[in-house]
Order: sequence, then structure tokens, then C-alpha cells
Amino acid sequence: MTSAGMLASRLEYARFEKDRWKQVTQVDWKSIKDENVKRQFKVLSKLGTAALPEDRLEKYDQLQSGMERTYSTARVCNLNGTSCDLSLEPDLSEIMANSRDPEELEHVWLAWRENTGKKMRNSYKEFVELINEAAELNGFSDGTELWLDVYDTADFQSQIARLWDQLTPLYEQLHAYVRGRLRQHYGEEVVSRDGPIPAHLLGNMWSQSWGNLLDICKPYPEKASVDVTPQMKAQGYTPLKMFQMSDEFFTSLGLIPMTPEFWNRSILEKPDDGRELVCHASAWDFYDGKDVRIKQCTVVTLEDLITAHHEMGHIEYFLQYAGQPQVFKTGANPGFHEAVGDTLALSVATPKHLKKIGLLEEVINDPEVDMNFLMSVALDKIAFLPFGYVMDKWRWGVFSGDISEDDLNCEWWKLRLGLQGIEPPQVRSEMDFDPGAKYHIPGNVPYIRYFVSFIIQFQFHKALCITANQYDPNDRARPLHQCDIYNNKEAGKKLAKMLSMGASKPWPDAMEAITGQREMDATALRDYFQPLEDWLKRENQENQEIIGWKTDEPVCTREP
Ligand SMILES: O=C(CCC(O)(O)[C@H](Cc1ccccc1)NC(=O)c1ccccc1)N[C@@H](Cc1ccccc1)C(=O)O
Ligand SMILES: [Zn+2]
Repeated sequence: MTSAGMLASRLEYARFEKDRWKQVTQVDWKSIKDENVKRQFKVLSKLGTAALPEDRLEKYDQLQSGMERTYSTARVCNLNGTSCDLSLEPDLSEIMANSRDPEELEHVWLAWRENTGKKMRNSYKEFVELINEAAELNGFSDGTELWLDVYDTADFQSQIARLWDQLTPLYEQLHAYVRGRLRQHYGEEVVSRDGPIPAHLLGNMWSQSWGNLLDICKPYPEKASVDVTPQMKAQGYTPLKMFQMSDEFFTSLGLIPMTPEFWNRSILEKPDDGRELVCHASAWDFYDGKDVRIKQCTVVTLEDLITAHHEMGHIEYFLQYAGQPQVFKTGANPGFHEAVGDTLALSVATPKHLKKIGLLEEVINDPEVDMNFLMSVALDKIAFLPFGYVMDKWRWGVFSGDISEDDLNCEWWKLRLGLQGIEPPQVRSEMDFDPGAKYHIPGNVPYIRYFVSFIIQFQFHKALCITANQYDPNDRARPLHQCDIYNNKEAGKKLAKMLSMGASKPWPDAMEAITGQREMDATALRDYFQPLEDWLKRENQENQEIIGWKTDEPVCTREP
């Protein structure tokens, strides 16, 4: 599908949506008795951006596809300038993950932002106006209300704030420990004792997950590492084999296997015919119960094996709710769609499971290997939480006007400093537009869904592990983080029951179907990481690490 084709079909679909909406609003659907039919009308009574007049909608789509093209086609030079066609995937991601040279990391970090975000600033300002215009045409006050309507939860933003408040003590312990290990590795000149962590040293272009620092942060360096990437390469893994393994995990639970169309029409590797491709992973539903596809520029790493499960989680959801009426063919809420694959990946990543699939040698039940594993999961899951929050806390502020268009970048860094405790390698300014360096901003993909997912996936994991008799809250010999639900048909049946509901019921009903609870709850996440939290507190105390970070250093100057 070319971008021109995309634009044309988006406009055509908007016309269809507007016609359908006109018909629906002429029906007195609120007095319909049948709950299911009434709910279908309720969903159809909302129009979204299709409410924009055609010329404004065309402008909206052009701005968005223009920013996405800037992002997807950006190329940068390497440190010594010998090559200038480095792309984000796989080149820059590999450098940010594996380079331990602060100069090279700083160069790549700055060059990427120079060639993406900085070029989008004006487009984004205009784009925000259009989102707010669309919101008002839908009877909402701004884009934030339009975006949050799908959660249908009155105090959603304060629920998110409360969940984050519950988790900051755990995050601060991890932050202090990682800052300590980075200071040992790079020296006090590069990493301070009590300040924020330099963003370019965290193993990821956006400092959103720190799993690539496992070699520096392993609690027991001499013990086995759970990053089985070398074994995957040694055993000749291919992207196809990674997706076949993921499919095998899903079917081991009795879930629906990937369809022939999936295997014939997915793009599982970056094409080498020079074709421009949006490499950011995505899953696609063609709404016929058979034609479902993933597009992913997969490389052979454990990180990408986990991403394969994430994308396949979307596909499984598509297949499970294929029998629902069209308007219910989506997640109970967007966080549910993001949590399916990650929930199963919590089992896949365990040493127990990696041994089962031959990627880890004999792992005796060694508490130190276990702590190394828990740390690797925390570096991805705990580190991610404040990033997931910042991404939409910033956008909510921009849409609602709390963040003025002259302060876009410095307000972004105020949030990055305050919530994540990170700082840019060099002071930024309002000439930059660093949010645009992350796919979901030009891609206009909301992000709080991932924060929700990272909370509820532990609730799902805990419930399914109890069903699979792999976890017992009172039996320390079977802790939650060692649970692997592989092959358990009971757990699979429970998950399938929720997935097949799609959006036919309010999301608390779907949550209750799996966990017995009706709200988001961080307790399961805290239970999972309890052994690590205890270890981190002892370790930080022994090393006299300072918990928290100073915020008095300037990270961004408001000069226009
Ligand atoms: O962005 C993704 C994975 C891509 C996706 O699967 O969430 C994808 C994003 C997307 C791409 C294009 C258009 C819209 C959304 N979402 C889907 O493909 C999708 C989502 C819902 C239903 C159907 C498909 N993950 C996030 C967060 C994350 C999640 C899990 C582990 C690490 C990090 C990230 O990488 O920052
Ligand atoms: Zn996703």
C-alpha cells in the first residue's frame, strides 16, 4: 500500500463513517432494550476525526503521513562519518543497544533527533490544532478527552496517577542501582552519584527499556545470563523460526493457530530490495477471520523474539473475536490489545522455558541465576513505566493547552527529568522537538495503552499462573516470576474466553473474566518483583546509593 493509496482509502472510509454516523444519530438508540444492540449503537454514535470537513481531514492525514515519512526515511551518519545511510532498524538500534562508547552513543542520540523530531516541530503544532478541532466536532473539549473516551472510565487519568504513585518506590530503587552500575562502568565524570542518568547510556534510543544493560547490571555477573541472543544466533534462528516458535506457544495453550494467509502475506524481515518500509512493528486485521498479518523488521535477538510474541498477541485477539459484530472487533480497551502477547512472553522469557526450548543449558534452581533473570525483566518492565506515562502525559498537556506551543520541548524534558530521572547528553532548546524522535508521536499512536498493558499483563499472568497451578501465593517454592503456563489448556481456555469478547462488554467485565477483579491493580506487578525489590534495597543500602535524583541542572533552555 503506497502512502498515496493510504490517503485515498482513509478519505473514502471517513466518508463511509460519516454516512453511517448520520443514520445512527437518527435512531433513538438509547431506548433500545437489548444491551448488546444498544452498545453497538453507542459505539457507532461516535465519529472521531471523520467529523472533520473533508479539506481539514485531508490536511490532517497529509500532516500525519508527512511526519511518519520523515521518521521512517531518516538516515544518519556514523561517528567518523564513513557512512551516512544508517537507519533506525537495524543500525541505530544495534548501536544504542551494544555500544559502550559514550561519544558514539551521544553522536547517534543527537543525530537521530536532528533528522527526525527537529524536522516535525511546525507540522506537529498544526496537527494538534486539527486534533482539537475534531474533538470539538465530537462534543469533546479537546484531543485528550477524545483519546480517553475509549476507556469509558470516569477518573481514568487519576487512576493512572495512583498506579504510578504506587510504583515510584520500586522505580527509584532500580534507578539508583542502575545509576550506580553505570557510574562504576563509565566513571563519576560521566555518571554522577545523585543526578539524573544520561539518557544515551541506557541501551535504548528513547531510554524506554534498559534490558540491553544486563551485562553491566547483572546482580551476579559470573552466573548464567538469560540474554540467549548468542545461542539463538549459534543455533541458526531465523525470523520465520521465531514466529513459528511463538505460534507454537499459543497453540500449546489451545489457542487458534496462525492462518495460511498469515504465513503467506506477513512481512517478517526488512525487505532488501531498497523498498521504503515503515519498519516499526505492527499487526493488521482484514476482518475476515483469516487474513491477518504482521509487518516487522525482525532481527535474531531475544528482544525481537519477545516483540514477535507481542505482535502475535494482536493477531490472536483478531482471530478470537472474529465472530463478534464489526464494532466489537477490537480490544476491551487498547491496553488489553497490547497486553495479550506480553502476558505470554512473561512465561517464554523464564529460564525454565528457555531451557525447555533448548536456548539455555541446564539451569539448576540457582537463586543467583534467578535474580539475574528478575533483573532482566525489571530493566524492561519497571524502567518502561515512567516512559509510558510521560508519552501521553505530555500529549494530554499539549492537547489541553496546559503545555503551550512555545514550550513543547522543554516541558517534554521537564517530564522526562521528573518522572524518569534522565537527562539529555546536551542541554536541549525549543529549536528541537525530541518527542518527534519516537515513532508514536509522528505515527499518532496513543501510548497510555502500553502503561495500562504493563500493569494488567501482570494481573493476567498471576491469574493464569494460578489456573495453571504454577503459582501459589502461599508457597515460596513456586514464586510468580518462575511461572511458565506453556501447554496449559485450562489457562488457555480462560484467556480465550476473555479474548473472544472483544469490546462487546465494558473492560471491567473482561478483566473480571480472567482475574476476578474489576479494576487495574499494581499488586500483581509488585508481587512478581518482590524478591528483586528486597535485593535492590539491601544492595543500595550496602553501596550507600542515593535514592532519587537532583533536578536543579538545566536540561532545556526556552530560547526560541
Ligand atoms: O509500539 C510498539 C509495538 C507496535 C504495536 O504492536 O503496538 C503497534 C503500534 C501501531 C503501529 C501502527 C499503527 C497503529 C499502532 N500496534 C498494532 O499493530 C496494533 C495495535 C492494536 C490493534 C491492532 C494492531 N510497542 C511500544 C511499547 C512496547 C511494548 C512492549 C514491549 C516494549 C515496548 C514501543 O515499541 O514503544
Ligand atoms: Zn502492540
